[in-house]
Amino acid sequence: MTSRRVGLLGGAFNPPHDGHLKLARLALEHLELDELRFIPTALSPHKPDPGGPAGPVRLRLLERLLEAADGPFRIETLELARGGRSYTVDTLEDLAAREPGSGWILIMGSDQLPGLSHWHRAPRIFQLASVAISPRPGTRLDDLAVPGLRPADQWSGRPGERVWLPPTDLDLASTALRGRLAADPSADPGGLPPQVLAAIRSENLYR
Ligand SMILES: Nc1ncnc2c1ncn2[C@@H]1O[C@H](COP(=O)(O)OP(=O)(O)OP(=O)(O)O)[C@@H](O)[C@H]1O
Ligand SMILES: O=C(O)c1ccc[n+]([C@@H]2O[C@H](COP(=O)([O-])O)[C@@H](O)[C@H]2O)c1
Repeated sequence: MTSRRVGLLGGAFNPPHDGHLKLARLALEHLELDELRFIPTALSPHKPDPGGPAGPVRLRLLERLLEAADGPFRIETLELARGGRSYTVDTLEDLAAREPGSGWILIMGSDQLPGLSHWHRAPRIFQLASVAISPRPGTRLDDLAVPGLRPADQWSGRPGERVWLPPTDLDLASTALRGRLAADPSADPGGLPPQVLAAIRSENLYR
């Protein structure tokens, strides 16, 4: 058994929304994590650069998201500091070297699953971490067809395991929110905590 269980929730967070927070809370509860770290990417490896807010701005929005969130949530800025494409394997190697003895679990929505085995140096990822998957709205757990997938509360802390988390049941995505914010900057697009929406407005983002 590892001494410390740390969940890692990576993303562009462009912008961060209630779906991210709900996913983090579900992970914390069901995996009995000691800590959950949000990791904003510098550049998401498989997405064309959507333009818009640079890393430091997305970081400020993430700080707003977590302002009112109760729990052992932290923001890990190592990908922003490293710059370039944010390969998860590099992040895990850096973390494992810095903090030996921790058990790492990647927290993700099921939209990541089809591409996961093609991630950069994927076999190494599964030597260093396990994965917890929450079905995105419209996806059924049965459709995920992941061999050996077990409920989150059965995670042993060993790398390589894959477990499922309950769905967030929040049909929210950053892309759709950016579209709604651009279409009507004065309307509340829904799915953003008030302090995140206020920061978006005061910084004139997504117009
Ligand atoms: N509503 C949600 N329910 C469950 N998981 C989510 C939800 N929104 C995002 N996630 C997960 O959070 C992680 C980070 O997501 P990301 O920053 O790419 O946001 P996104 O809303 O999926 O953005 P985009 O629309 O640009 O793809 C990913 O693993 C993603 O699957
Ligand atoms: O390492 C990879 O090859 C890789 C490929 C695609 C996505 N990821 C990670 O998955 C997380 C969500 O990515 P995205 O593109 O949906 O913002 C983020 O932490 C990325 O670094 C990682």
